[in-house]
Amino acid sequence: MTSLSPSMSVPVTIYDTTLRDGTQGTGISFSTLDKIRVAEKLDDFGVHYIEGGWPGSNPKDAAFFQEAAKRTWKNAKITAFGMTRRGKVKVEDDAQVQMLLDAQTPAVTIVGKTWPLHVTEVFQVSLEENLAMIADTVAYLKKHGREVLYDAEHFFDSFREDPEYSLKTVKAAKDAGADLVVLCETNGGALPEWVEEVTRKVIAHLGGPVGIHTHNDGGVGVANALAAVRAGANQVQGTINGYGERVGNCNLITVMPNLQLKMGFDLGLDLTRLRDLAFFVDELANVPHDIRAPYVGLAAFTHKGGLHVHAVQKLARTYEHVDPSLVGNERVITISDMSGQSNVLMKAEAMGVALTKGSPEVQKILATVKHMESEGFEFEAAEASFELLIRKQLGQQTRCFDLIEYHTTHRYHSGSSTETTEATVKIHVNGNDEYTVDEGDGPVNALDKALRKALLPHFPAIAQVRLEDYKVRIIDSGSGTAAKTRVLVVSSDGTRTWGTVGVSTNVIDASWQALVDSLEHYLFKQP
Ligand SMILES: CC(=O)SCCNC(=O)CCNC(=O)[C@H](O)C(C)(C)COP(=O)(O)OP(=O)(O)OC[C@H]1O[C@@H](n2cnc3c(N)ncnc32)[C@H](O)[C@@H]1OP(=O)(O)O
Ligand SMILES: CC(=O)C(=O)O
Repeated sequence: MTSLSPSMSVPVTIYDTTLRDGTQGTGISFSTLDKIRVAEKLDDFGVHYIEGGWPGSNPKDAAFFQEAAKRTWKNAKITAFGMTRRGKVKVEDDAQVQMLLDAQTPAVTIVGKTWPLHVTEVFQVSLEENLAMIADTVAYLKKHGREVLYDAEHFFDSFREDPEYSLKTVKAAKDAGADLVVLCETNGGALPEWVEEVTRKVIAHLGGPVGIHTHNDGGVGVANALAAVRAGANQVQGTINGYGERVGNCNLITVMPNLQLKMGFDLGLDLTRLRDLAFFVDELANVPHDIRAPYVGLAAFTHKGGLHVHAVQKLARTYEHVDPSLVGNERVITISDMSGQSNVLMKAEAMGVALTKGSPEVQKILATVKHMESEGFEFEAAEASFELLIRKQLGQQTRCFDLIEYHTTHRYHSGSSTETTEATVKIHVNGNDEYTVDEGDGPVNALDKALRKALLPHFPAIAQVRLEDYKVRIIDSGSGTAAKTRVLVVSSDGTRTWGTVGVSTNVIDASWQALVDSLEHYLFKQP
């Protein structure tokens, strides 16, 4: 948990809504497995709340909560999101509210209306009924033992038009037992001065701190969250990389270092893993990294101009607002191409491999990683491929077979509209040649099945391994069909999941690399 900051009077918690508000962003979609992986990463990183989704919204979110309930979370409280009971419906009869309880989370966040415009024009219920909807829902969830966070939608727009009613809505939530009232800058158009002033007034009125949830429509989502914290807010809600509805939410990847490194709040977070977290979530969302992202972007500490490079080489802080290593990034000086060792050391350490900075092994690994990254590899969400790379460079035996050849065919018969995909695999394993053939839903599935068939007699344990997810990204879109593709495969043995990567101009070859890494990594990890 957070501790009191030396310079501020209240601690601040971080509430992540990547898996709910983040997925409301155009182009952002996570499978249930992706959601679990993101939640595990966030928990590991140390955020305090993870909003997993809206249980009444879609089957993926409902499945996430079922999976989440089976796991132990080290740092974060998993939170289910929903809305207040509907107008003129008893709270105990409201199916959405019931689903919030069924999600079995320790905390629940409900959104309610603040703005009379929405209440009378959109809901078409009376202002009094809206207050009752808020109070009934909070009280009901409290009665069922949940920590309740109340999201006051459109608070800052509403306060401009009707401050008295706006305050009544949050008072209704607080009096009904809400553990925290969160002021939402839903339409994202307010400026920091207004957010700070209103937050201060609400804290004075409620007699206690509030949370802040901002959107980035005016480009000041992070600034607005910081303004609220200056006024005394003690929870910041946001998303990784700022994904979210319309132009997105307050970017946690920016706001967390600002709070911890600049404003003196001890959030209890190891920010040296910040960049890794940002890249991991981008990879699972299949979104290209923003090179200009503050703190974590590839350009964030890249110095190009001659005057800058000259000064930075003498004294880095002449052109750097923080030391890049504090956020897991690195300085890049474009003319001298220096970067990287710290990242390799950090990742190796997380895998239990101790390396020494400056040693020939590290130099060799670094050179290989840099070469592979220039070819299009990304290891953030492919930690198993990265581990294999390190182990191979250290001379450890990870290879369990030698490929002789593989072959795939795909036939489409227009008369019968049937498709057949077949793969053959020829490998040398444990002194034998194995030659297998299998069919699949597509070439990758067929190859996967044929390869397993060849390996199974020698390594029966691989029967446990399942291919859980498969993502393809074009990484050189200027080259048309000759573009390189990066394939990310996620595998599981039922208790553990791991990611592997392959890159090639041929999607089948890239897939093969990722499949082979997946099985080799599994076998390498067998006791
Ligand atoms: C500010 C935010 O980001 S809030 C989160 C927004 N996120 C989403 O909407 C994504 C998930 N949403 C969904 O899956 C669906 O919209 C559902 C399942 C929640 C509801 O679906 P539907 O029942 O088909 O309703 P629909 O989406 O068309 O309309 C919303 C309904 O909720 C009501 N509603 C909206 N906000 C609230 C609220 N805070 N409290 C109670 N009722 C509300 C509306 O009045 C409308 O009810 P009506 O159909 O009786 O007029
Ligand atoms: C609750 C929420 O997501 C909003 O008001 O923006």
